[in-house]
Formats: sequence, C-alpha cells, structure tokens
Amino acid sequence: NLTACSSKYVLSAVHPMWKGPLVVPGGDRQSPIDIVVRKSVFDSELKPLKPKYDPDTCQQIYNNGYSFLVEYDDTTDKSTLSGGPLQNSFRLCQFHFHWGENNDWGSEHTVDKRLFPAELHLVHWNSEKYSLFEEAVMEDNGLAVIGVFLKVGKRHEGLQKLVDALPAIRHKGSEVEFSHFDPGCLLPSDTNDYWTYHGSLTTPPLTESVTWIVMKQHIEVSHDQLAVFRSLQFTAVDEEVQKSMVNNFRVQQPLRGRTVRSSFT
Ligand SMILES: O=C(NCc1ccccc1)Nc1ccc2c(c1)[B-](O)(O)OC2
Ligand SMILES: [Zn+2]
Repeated sequence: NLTACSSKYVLSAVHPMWKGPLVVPGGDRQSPIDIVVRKSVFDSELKPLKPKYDPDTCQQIYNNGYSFLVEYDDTTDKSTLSGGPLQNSFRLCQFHFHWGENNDWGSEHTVDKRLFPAELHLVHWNSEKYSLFEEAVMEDNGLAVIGVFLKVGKRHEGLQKLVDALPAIRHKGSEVEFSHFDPGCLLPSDTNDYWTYHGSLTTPPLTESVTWIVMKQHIEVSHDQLAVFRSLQFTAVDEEVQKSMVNNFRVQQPLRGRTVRSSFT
C-alpha cells in the first residue's frame, strides 16, 4: 500500500512532464533504470574515471524547452573523459539537469528505488571513433554520460554562478553567453565510486548509444538554488499559457537482463 512507501513516493508515469513514448518498441537497453545495489557486480577491471575539463571551453547556456544545457566547445580535445569503463577518449559537449516540482522526486536513475530531487548529466561523445556528436549519438558506444545525484542541503558555491545566469534564459529558445565554468566542481568530492551500464538517451530520439556512469556519492545544493531551476519555463516567451520547467524526467525502464557493474565493493 502507498503508506508503506509513501515517504519514497512510488514513482508513477503521472509525474514526468514529457509525454513521449514511455517504452521504445524493441528497446532492450533503455534508460533510466533503478540501480539495485545488491545486484550490481564489482568489476576489478574498471579503472578510475579521468575527467579533464578546461573551463575556457565553456560557451553558453541554452533553454531547449526540456532542460537547460551548459554547452562546451567540442571541436578539440580540450575537455575530455576517459578511463572508467571507457576504451576511448570522449569529448564533453554539454551538461544539463533533470528535476522535480518538489524535493521528493526529480532524478531519472534511482538507487534501490530511492529518488533524489535532481540529477546532473555530463554528456560526452566518442571523438576517437566519430567526428561529430550527431554521428556518435546514433552509435553503439557513441556517448558516455556521467550522472550525479543532487540532494538538498548546503549551498553549492560552484553552482551559484550557473544559478545566477538562469533568469536570462527563462524561456524556451533563449541562450546567453556563459564562460569559465569548470564542470569538475559538480563532481562528488569524497569518492569516485560509480556504477556503470549500457543504456540510452532518456529523451527523444532515445537512441541506445550511452555508456552510463552513475556516481555513488551525491552532491548537495540548497533549496533556493533548486527553486531557481523550477523558475525556468518549458514554454517560449510568446506562448499564452506558461508552464514551469519541472518534472523533466523519464520513468524507469526495464533492465532486460542487463548487469550493472560497480567500481567498488
Ligand atoms: O542530445 C540530445 N538531443 C539532441 C540531439 C541532437 C542531434 C541528434 C540527436 C539528439 N539528447 C540527449 C543527449 C544526452 C543525454 C540526454 C539527452 B539525456 O538522456 O537526458 O541525458 C544524456
Ligand atoms: Zn539527461
């Protein structure tokens, strides 16, 4: 019954804003998923993650009507991710978040069914095998995405510069110049432990091209910082009915026999 797990908010298909197909025909490696900790398998071959981000490659912030993207210059290998489960070097192209209308839900992945108020996605594409993101996004091992859970607690000083820029991109289609932002400040500080599995984009075209790397440790942001995320609009400035940008997450998808590996015991 609901009361048993009401504190964890049984996730239903009602919440997410996105009305797209909840299941992709034939998709057997869809994302997000629930990470069942006791079913994950420790893999000693997994290496430490090697993010190398150059803050000067940060270019702009853009409201795409689904989330806000902090976009990086990915025409060189100045900001890359390698190591971990990856065989190649992947270029950072953007990061974005998913969040809820309140602090009880908002993440895409869950850990033992536990929901977080928000989730960060750092998106990288395989620049050793492909020459453009648009190519890589259609290929088997084209993308590598780091997922980081957000919890409400103390203010995240590094995030504040980003939060202060959000009012300038309140509506769908708006963009503002944004520079010198080190996405490394959004990675957990105490441990690099992670889970990894093969999955997909969680928004159309839902292509199954992602090596997911979900960090075990969350980061903390303040209630007020998250409230600014919720002040963004899904809608363009000229639309009659304005809609707050909240619940921009997809519901969990079937595991379909996949194994989630862990970098830690
Ligand atoms: O880049 C995206 N769309 C634009 C696009 C352009 C050209 C071809 C295909 C797609 N989507 C997208 C990329 C990466 C992630 C997600 C969505 B996510 O699942 O939210 O987190 C990871
Ligand atoms: Zn995402």
